[in-house]
Parts: sequence; C-alpha cells; structure tokens
Amino acid sequence: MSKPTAELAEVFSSVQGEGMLIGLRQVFVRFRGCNLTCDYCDTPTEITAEPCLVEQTPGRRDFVPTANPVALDRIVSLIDGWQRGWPGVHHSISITGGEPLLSHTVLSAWLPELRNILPVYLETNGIMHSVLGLLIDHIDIIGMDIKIPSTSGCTGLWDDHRSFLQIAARKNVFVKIIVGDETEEWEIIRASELIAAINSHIPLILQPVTEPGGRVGINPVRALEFQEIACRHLDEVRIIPQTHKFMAQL
Ligand SMILES: C[S@@+](CC[C@H](N)C(=O)[O-])C[C@H]1O[C@@H](n2cnc3c(N)ncnc32)[C@H](O)[C@@H]1O
Ligand SMILES: Nc1nc2[nH]cc(C(=O)O)c2c(=O)[nH]1
Ligand code: SF4
Ligand SMILES: [Mg+2]
Repeated sequence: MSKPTAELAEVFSSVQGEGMLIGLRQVFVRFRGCNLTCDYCDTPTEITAEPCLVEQTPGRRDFVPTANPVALDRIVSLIDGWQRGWPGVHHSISITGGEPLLSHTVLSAWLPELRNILPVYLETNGIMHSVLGLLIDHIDIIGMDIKIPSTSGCTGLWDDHRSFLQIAARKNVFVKIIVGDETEEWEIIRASELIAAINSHIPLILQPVTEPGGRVGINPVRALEFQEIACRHLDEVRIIPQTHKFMAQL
C-alpha cells in the first residue's frame, strides 16, 4: 500500500539555529498548515498550491520546485543520498512547520522510515497532546514551545501545554518560550512552575523574539531578570536567540 503524501513547504539542510540542538546540522522538513497564529511568526504557514522547494545539494540552496503533495519516497531518497555523499554531517531530521503535528496521519507512516535514516527531532507548538501520544515512540527529541500571550498573542493554552509536556517528558525534551519587552514576570513564573511540576531538570530556553528587521526584541537586562526568575524553579535556563538569522543560515 502506498504511503500517504504530505503538503510540504521546503526540505533543506541547515545549521539548527535554536534551542538545545543549536549548531548541529539537520535536514529540515517543513510541513504546511498551522493551528495557531503567533504574532511573531517568521514562517508562512498557509496551505497553498505552491510547490515544495526541495534542496538538491545540502546547504547550497539549489532548490527544485516539487509538486505538492510530496511522496515519502522523494524525501527518503534525497536524505539517503545526502547520507551517502556527506556521511556523518547531519545529526538529525527536524520535523517542523507550520505545525507538523497537524499532519499526524502522514507522520505515523513517515516517521518510522525517516527514523531508520537519522534521529527525529520534532519542533512543535506543544498543544496537540493526544496526537503526540500516538507518535511519541517514533520521535527522539522534542523541542516544544510554551506560547505566552505577551509575545504570541495566543491565550488559554496552559492546560494543553501541561498535558503535552507530561507526554513529551517520556523522551528527551526541552521547552522554548519566546520572550520580548512586553513579556510579564507572571508568564515566566507560570511557565516555569508548569515545567517544574513535571520535571525541574527539563531545560528551558528563553528565546528573544526576532523582530522583522532582525533586531532582538528584548532589553538585555529584562532577559536576565526573566532568567533569574525561571532559575528559582528550574535547573537549566538558557537565553538563546535565533542564531541562524545572524549568520545567514536558512
Ligand atoms: C516556525 S515555528 C514551527 C514549529 C511550531 N509551529 C512552533 O511554533 O514551535 C519554529 C520556532 O520558531 C520560533 N519563532 C518563529 N518566529 C519567531 C520570531 N520572530 N522570533 C523568535 N522565534 C520565532 C517559534 O516560536 C518556534 O520555536
Ligand atoms: N536554521 C534554522 N533553525 C531553525 N530552528 C527552528 C526553525 C524552524 O523554523 O522550525 C529553524 C529554521 O527555520 N532554520
Ligand atoms: S505555532 Fe509555530 S508555525 Fe504556527 S504561527 Fe506559531 S510560531 Fe508560527
Ligand atoms: Mg524557522
């Protein structure tokens, strides 16, 4: 039986610019569609008739437009080729988007095959906990956001984040919070307490918002104050911006 196809935006090789895997080379598979509309989002998420941009040579940006929906065999043969040509270079496959868990039916068929090639890293908005429970066995590392209202504009997600993290904590997981000058202390306290109630060793990344012009959108001292607040609850709190944007990596 043929594997389900997926609506993808792009497939490319780059340096992970965020979170605990920062600096490692990854194959990025970007799914289309999202169930949130974060105010700061730097990624087009709508599903359109546009083709998927598939890079041919890892990191050289020689993209070939590929009709959507894309077949799994297309992605597997691409990554297998990169593994043969550039052995030992890629640490893992980043499954990202948009919100990749919206494509959970596809992922249930794709992840086992992709994971035969490289470990799977899931980049997610951290709210689709039932779906995560169905896929968690096929995922190695999870980077989940906690969406705070001050920067994302999203509200009412705390319980979903809690349920999500309770499942994600079965694997290697870290949490990212996008912080800005409008972020309030109660948000950092609430997020830190939520994480600590599950496991105070789960790393928290305070990720400064990157503004459209590329400026880091938080006062330096304010970031330090948020780190100090989070450190009252958690063992490992890092301030890491989106570094790929500072070194012209995709
Ligand atoms: C584009 S999202 C895709 C995965 C998933 N939908 C999510 O929100 O985690 C990947 C990461 O980029 C972050 N991000 C997007 N726009 C950003 C911005 N302007 N500044 C800082 N981080 C941003 C998100 O918060 C998330 O951690
Ligand atoms: N280099 C690089 N690192 C990233 N980390 C998370 C990203 C994302 O958009 O999912 C991303 C991305 O788009 N590029
Ligand atoms: S959940 Fe992720 S992809 Fe969706 S709008 Fe927010 S940052 Fe963008
Ligand atoms: Mg990105």
